[in-house]
Amino acid sequence: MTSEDFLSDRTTGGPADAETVIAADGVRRSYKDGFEAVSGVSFSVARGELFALLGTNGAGKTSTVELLEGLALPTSGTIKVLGHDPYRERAAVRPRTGVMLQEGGFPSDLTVMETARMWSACTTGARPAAEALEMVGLTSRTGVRVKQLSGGEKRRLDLALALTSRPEVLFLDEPTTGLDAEGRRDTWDLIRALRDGGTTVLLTTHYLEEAEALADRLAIMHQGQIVTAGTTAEVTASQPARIRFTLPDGVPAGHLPLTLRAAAEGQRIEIRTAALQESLHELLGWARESGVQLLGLDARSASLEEAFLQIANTQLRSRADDPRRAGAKPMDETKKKVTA
Ligand SMILES: Nc1ncnc2c1ncn2[C@@H]1O[C@H](COP(=O)(O)OP(=O)(O)OP(=O)(O)O)[C@@H](O)[C@H]1O
Repeated sequence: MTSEDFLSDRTTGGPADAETVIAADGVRRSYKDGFEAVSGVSFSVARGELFALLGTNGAGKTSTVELLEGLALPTSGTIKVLGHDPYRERAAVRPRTGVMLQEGGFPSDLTVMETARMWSACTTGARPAAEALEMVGLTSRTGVRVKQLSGGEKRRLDLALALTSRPEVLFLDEPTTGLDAEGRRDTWDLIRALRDGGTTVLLTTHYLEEAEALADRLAIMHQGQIVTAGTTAEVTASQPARIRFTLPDGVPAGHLPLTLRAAAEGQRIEIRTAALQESLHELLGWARESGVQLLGLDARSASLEEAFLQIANTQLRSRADDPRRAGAKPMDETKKKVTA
């Protein structure tokens, strides 16, 4: 599916008649040095949806989200948030949105409570500072100076401040980076609760399990473009499923039906297939007729991580001639972050 299809396609999991809250159409962004970080991105997010933007390092996620947040103007293309241009009509959009940047940057000598109160004082109809801090589990840290917080606690403070305006639309740029497993789960629960309460959420993340756990729909960016988008099931459906088993001694892999694309390592067999049900049916039929027991039989669809790595590896191979794009981490490093 192209990003153009994606913009017009309301069948990818978003409620068909829901109000479009975020709409990007043919968006491009070039930096002063002429480098184009966003190269024609189109997508829409319906009210109450949770949409995840994934991608390799340097894919253009933050550059895109900054445009949606109204922090910069696109070089071309249009963006609407809550029906307004987020940059030119900032006054109409900003009070209704919450923004959690990748790096917060608050005065480090203020305490957590002072920071939250200061933020609350600048916000119309603000949530009380204590309530925002409680939502992110920072109640016990209110007297601590920002500079003394751990990386994960700083992320939670960033989130508390983004929630202060009771936003209709929440932009979260890597919200759980630096959080431990428990903190991440707590943040997921909070994000889910906000979404269930009607908040529209757009998040970027490197953690594929985070997108898998939270997103109604997602898009994978690479080199400034959306290369695939849809629900997790739709994105993974584009990748082959896998069947694994071991053949008993004395049954060579050559006896398997020729129609199954099997790779053998001794008696260990792996079959990659775009039609899991049909391939399994054929395999099990063959096993029954041949009286062969398939040992350790395991069949499953591609995971989002496999789909992502497949897409990223394919794209990385095609970027060797573009030095500005060479900031992408090699796959083993990406994987480390993915599975952290
Ligand atoms: N101010 C800038 N001037 C020039 N190039 C920039 C600027 N900011 C970002 N870029 C480049 O734009 C590209 C996209 O960066 P961006 O931060 O949007 O990617 P990302 O997908 O958010 O990456 P990451 O996952 O590593 O955070 C990168 O190649 C980056 O080096």
